[in-house]
This record gives sequence, structure tokens and C-alpha cells, in this order.
Amino acid sequence: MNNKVVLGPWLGCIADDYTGATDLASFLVASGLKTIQLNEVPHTNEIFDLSPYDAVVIALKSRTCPVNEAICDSLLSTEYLIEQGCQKFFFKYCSTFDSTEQGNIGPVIDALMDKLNVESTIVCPALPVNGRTVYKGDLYVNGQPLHESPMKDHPLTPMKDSNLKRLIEAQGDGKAEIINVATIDSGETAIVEALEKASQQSKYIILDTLNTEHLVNISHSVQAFKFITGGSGLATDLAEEFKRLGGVLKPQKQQSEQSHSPVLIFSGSCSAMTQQQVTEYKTDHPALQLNPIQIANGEQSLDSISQWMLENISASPLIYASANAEAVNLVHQTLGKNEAAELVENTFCQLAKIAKQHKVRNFIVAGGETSGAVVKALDIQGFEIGQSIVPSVPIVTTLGAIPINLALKSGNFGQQDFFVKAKRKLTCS
Ligand SMILES: Nc1ncnc2c1ncn2[C@@H]1O[C@H](COP(=O)(O)OP(=O)(O)OP(=O)(O)O)[C@@H](O)[C@H]1O
Ligand SMILES: O=C(O)[C@@H](O)C(=O)CO
Repeated sequence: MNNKVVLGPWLGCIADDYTGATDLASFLVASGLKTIQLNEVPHTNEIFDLSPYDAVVIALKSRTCPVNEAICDSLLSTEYLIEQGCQKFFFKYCSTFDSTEQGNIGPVIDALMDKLNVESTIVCPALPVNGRTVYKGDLYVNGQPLHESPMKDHPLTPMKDSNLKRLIEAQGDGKAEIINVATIDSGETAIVEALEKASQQSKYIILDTLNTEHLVNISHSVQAFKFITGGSGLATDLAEEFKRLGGVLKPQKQQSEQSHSPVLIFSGSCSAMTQQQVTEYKTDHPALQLNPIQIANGEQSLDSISQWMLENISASPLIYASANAEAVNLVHQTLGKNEAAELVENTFCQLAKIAKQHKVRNFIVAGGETSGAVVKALDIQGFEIGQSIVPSVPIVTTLGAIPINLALKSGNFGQQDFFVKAKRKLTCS
């Protein structure tokens, strides 16, 4: 392996939100790479022994923050990963390319390319197992163009364009090129050749991807790239590259994530799928809806919500802010977009802290921003990755002495019965 003795992880990844990080980590684990997730860049006084791992994923909450902050956090993470001996680097963003109007993805990619001294990279958000495909450079969600899918109504990152070339060129500082599906269909040798050619002309290379077979071929073809970017699907078979380079996979951890302690469910995601999951779960479980306007004017107090939470805790209660686009619009008009998000996230954070004090050790959280806020409030530094509940949503277990198990669910992942499924996996019930 470049004649270098590798002691630490081979692969260093940065994810722009927490559910995205666990999503990526689950793919890496499934491919055979022993993986640890660190939440934010470790402080200099926190020393993690990363030698037992093949891959490390740093989870950031940078998707919606100001561009300079996202760049700064991502660069710090990259420096940390370089210090740990990582040799290949992956920037994970959403399979629906979620980004604000200012757009963090392009500027972060540019900054990391400069840092890693590379001239071109892969842009591959596709995740066919969850219905995200790319054709002629356009991103589709379950067959609908991104800008016509429910992502057009996202509370923080409404997506109004489906074309990845336009999106990345508007956000970043360079030209993009699309490798079409005919080349991808021709297999690994053709893809490698096309990538070689494209990398001499373009900074960003977008690859059409219609199915998992395409993704496996793409994943096998990116060996020449020190830095790749995309969704978790791009990690489908990175273990193969590691082995081709002479790496020996480290043994995976034994699964030990079930616990009989109560389960608490928080849902801050307003995605179409989460709304259905909330509706289904509350038909036969206790559920309480947060109303941001009433929280702001004091009609709904933290005391009353936490009292309800603790009274219902043995029945695995659901507390949700999830609402449809119309309700969210009203909240935005009344409170402001960022203010509303902060208020909702802060309420979940307070509730999470109270629950932890009352010995709740199993959490299910829906929504990437919401998950980031809750994990930070619980002061969780890192996770080991366990079994997947559904594709892209694993159970993760904290590294500390008293383990906490969590399922962090991206807005659109899972089916209607997700919360019950996750509860069962967490508790053996
Ligand atoms: N009723 C509401 N009104 C306004 N904002 C809300 C409401 N409910 C939730 N929010 C905010 O909307 C945002 C939802 O983003 P979040 O990332 O948690 O979910 P998501 O985008 O569906 O998930 P993912 O990013 O994993 O796909 C959060 O900041 C949350 O606080
Ligand atoms: O890629 C995805 O869709 C998810 O991992 C995610 O990032 C949602 O926040």
C-alpha cells in the first residue's frame, strides 16, 4: 500500500449531517470495513484509539450552516483525518443533494480538493436502494425529478432544480461533466477510461446511476481518486479497493445493541415519509405534537411536555414536530425559518437531556438536523455501528461506559412501519 505501514484507518469520511453519517457508516460496515463514527472533530484532549478501524466517519452539522462555517469544520475534520493516517477521503452529502440557496456542498468540495491537492473528483449522490437515481445528470427520487419530489417543500433545503451539473457548477468553482449511462453499462474498464479522460478536463465528474449494479461498478472504478464525494451508495464496495491495495479487513464488532430500557422517539422531520410514519405509529402508541407557535408564546411549556414524556415513557412515546408544508409555512411566517428550526431542535435537546437523566437509553430520532441536535445535547462523542433496521438506518451504540443505543433516521428513509420496527430491534420486544 504505497510502501507505507498503515496503522490507523485507511478511509476518512466527513458527513454533512448525522443521519447521513450513520447511513454512510452502515454501508461501509456492510462492505466489510470496520468503521467508527465520531460526532464532530475530537477536541485535542479527547484521544480515540482509531487503530482498530478501517474507516472513520466524522459527523458534522454543517448542511445548513453558513458557508464559511461549513468549510472551516470540514477542513478541521480533514486535517484530523490526515493526522490519523487516512489515505482516501470521502465527503458525504445527501442523496437528494440537500443544500441551502447559498449551497455548502460546492464550496466544501472545493476547499477539501485544495487541502488534499487534487484536481478532480466524483459527484455521485445516487442511492438506488432508496429510490435515488441519476439519468443524464438529473437526480430522481422514486422516479420523480428532484424538483417535483417532496424535497421541493423541505423546511430548510427546498430543492428547486434536479440537474446536478447546474447545481454543482452554481455552488462550486469549476466545470462539471456527465458520464452517461451507456458508459456505466459497459462496465468497470469503460468507466475507468471515461473517468481518466473526464478528470483531465473537468473538476467535477457526475455519473449516471440507475441501479445498484451501476453503483458497484462505479465504486470499483474510483481507485485513482484520492477524494470522492456523494451519497452512501458510493461506498457500496469500497472494501474491495482497500483489499486490492493490500489492506486486510479488521474483525467487525460483535452485535450487542439490544436493551430493555424504554424507547423514546423524537421526530423533527417534515418529510413525506416521516409524516406517514408518525401517522401510523400514533394509531396505537402515545404521541404528543409540538406546536412551535405555542412553544414560542408559552402556551405549550417544556415542563408540561417533559411531564407527559416521563408519564408515558414505558409505552415508547413519540414526540413530534413533523407537520405538512402548509403548517410549516405558517410557522415560518410567524417565527422565521431559522428561528423555528432552532426552537424545535432546542426543545428536543432539552427533552433528550431530561430523558437521559431518567435513564432512557434507547432513542429513535427522525431527521438529520434533529438527530444532530439531539446527539450533541446527549454529549455523545462517537458510535460503533450495528445492524441495519432498514437500508441506510443502522442501530448505533455510544462508545462510553453506559451505552446508549440510537436509530437516527433520515427524513425519507424507511417504510410506514419504521418506528415499530426500530423499537423492536432496539428492545427485543
Ligand atoms: N412544525 C415545524 N415547523 C417548522 N419547522 C419545523 C417543524 N418541525 C420541524 N421543523 C424543523 O425542520 C427541520 C427538519 O430537518 P431535519 O433534517 O431534522 O429533517 P429532514 O430534513 O426530513 O431529515 P434529513 O435531513 O435526514 O432528510 C428541523 O430543523 C426541524 O427543527
Ligand atoms: O443521503 C441521504 O439521503 C441521507 O443519508 C441524508 O443525508 C439525509 O439527511
